[in-house]
Amino acid sequence: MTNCHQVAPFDYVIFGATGDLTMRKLLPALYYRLTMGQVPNTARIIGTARSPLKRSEYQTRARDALKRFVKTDDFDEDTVDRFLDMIHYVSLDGSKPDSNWAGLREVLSHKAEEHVRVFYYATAPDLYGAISKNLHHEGLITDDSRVVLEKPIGIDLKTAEEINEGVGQYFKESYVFRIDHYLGKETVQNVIALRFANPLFEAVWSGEHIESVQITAGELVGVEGRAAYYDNSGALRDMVQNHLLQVLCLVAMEKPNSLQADDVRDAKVAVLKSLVPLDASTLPTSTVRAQYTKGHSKGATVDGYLDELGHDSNTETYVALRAEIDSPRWKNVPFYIRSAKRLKAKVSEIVVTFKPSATKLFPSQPEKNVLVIRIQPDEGVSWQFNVKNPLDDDFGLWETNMDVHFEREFSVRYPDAYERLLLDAVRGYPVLFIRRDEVEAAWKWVAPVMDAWAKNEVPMAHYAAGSWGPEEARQMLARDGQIWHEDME
Ligand SMILES: NC(=O)C1=CN([C@@H]2O[C@H](COP(=O)(O)OP(=O)(O)OC[C@H]3O[C@@H](n4cnc5c(N)ncnc54)[C@H](OP(=O)(O)O)[C@@H]3O)[C@@H](O)[C@H]2O)C=CC1
Ligand SMILES: O=C1O[C@H](COP(=O)(O)O)[C@@H](O)[C@H](O)[C@H]1O
Repeated sequence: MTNCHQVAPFDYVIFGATGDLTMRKLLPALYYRLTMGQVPNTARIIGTARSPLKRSEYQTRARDALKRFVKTDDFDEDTVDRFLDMIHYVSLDGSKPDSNWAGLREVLSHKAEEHVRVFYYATAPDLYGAISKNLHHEGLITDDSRVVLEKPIGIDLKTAEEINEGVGQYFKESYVFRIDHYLGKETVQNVIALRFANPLFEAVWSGEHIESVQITAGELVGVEGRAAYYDNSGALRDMVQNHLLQVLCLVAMEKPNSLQADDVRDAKVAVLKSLVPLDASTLPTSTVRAQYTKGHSKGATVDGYLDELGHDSNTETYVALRAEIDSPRWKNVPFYIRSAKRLKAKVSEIVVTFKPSATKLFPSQPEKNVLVIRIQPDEGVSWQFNVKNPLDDDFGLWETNMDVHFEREFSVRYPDAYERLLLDAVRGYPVLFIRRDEVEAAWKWVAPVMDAWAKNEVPMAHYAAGSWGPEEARQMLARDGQIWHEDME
């Protein structure tokens, strides 16, 4: 049943190797792939950052990170030792041409021809251009070197273009792998399978049968240790411009000509370009922004966003948007997108509500059919539909549920999104990465929302931490006769 092959020997050069992302996500992801036999023994992971560390000191940090972020049952001493042997460290300021590039060249010079070279930028995005330029001047970019770019690609269209230009001068687009970790989630990829491998769904996947689509990514946590980053970003930039618009693209795209990267990306970018621009007439009723106030989370009282920050802020921790797609398939179908910190539950899901039957046959109106694609947690799919109530002799109906829980279905550990993506870059498999035009089209669509919010043209709403969000978001759907799907705990 498995189809996960070992990749070619590689040199993974991580810029930002002492940072939170590397320790929490990248090293554990590569470790897990080693345990699965996908990483060859000769592979090397070369961490770089400015901190002056010896190789052994960095290996100790890496070990501590694995201890912390790999499940105890999966922490195998022998495999950890093998993994640590693969790790090197070069102290280097990636933004400076006169830094220790010789040190990096020295490590890379071994077996250079046999290894696929991948540069992973896990630093602030405004360094991406300088790092690329320095790598080029040092002659370290081989013909098939890949570069992986972490989000955010900019804070708006202009800065995204600058980053893309800065990197694009030295790497061809086909070697640029822009990460959106939502695309690495199995359940997000499953949208493609559900839609196009099942004629039942394929046949009804349009506004002729679908009444509305909801895409939610809610978190229990607040801004945690990332307040400095988050307060400059907000929920719209942090989650919607990238992850949720990517999910929307997969839900709404036309069937791609193939599963090749450019066919899938062409189909997605067509959706982004067909999103109806929000303007002064629709912004107040189709966008909601809010901040959490004092409330509860996991049974404890928690501060509001402003108290956590310790200063005033115009940054939203909650966003809800009503989007429309100008295409024959989706005419008049609202797509509701929302994302928030400190919601009542951690939940990422897609909810597709189908139109009721146009003709009346039963004594009571059947409940609407609803397909819920649970991205996380409890990954799976449920289908709500009607059957005859056996205790009713007058053809009364009963709403029931077909529910697939992937954990039971596949009885395997669900991989973290980064595991898949990190090795896809080595394989040169770009389907689950974002092309430049997608990033830029997404920024273009959110631009009027960012502008209107910055000018306070849409008032900041509030919600108690641990609730389902502000009243204004409920009202946005109520105007369409809809309600948010939020019965999960
Ligand atoms: N953390 C997360 O969960 C996520 C992070 N990201 C993105 O990933 C990137 C990294 O985030 P995160 O790990 O949290 O950030 P951190 O601040 O924890 O780490 C930044 C890293 O960059 C290094 N660094 C900074 N300046 C330079 C430089 N001039 N040359 C070389 N290395 C440098 C730092 O080490 P040193 O100071 O020693 O140089 C450190 O290793 C950011 O773009 C972030 O937006 C994206 C999604 C999630
Ligand atoms: O990219 C980000 O995603 C996380 C949420 O990811 P998930 O996989 O747990 O849904 C979010 O917490 C973070 O703010 C954002 O930068």
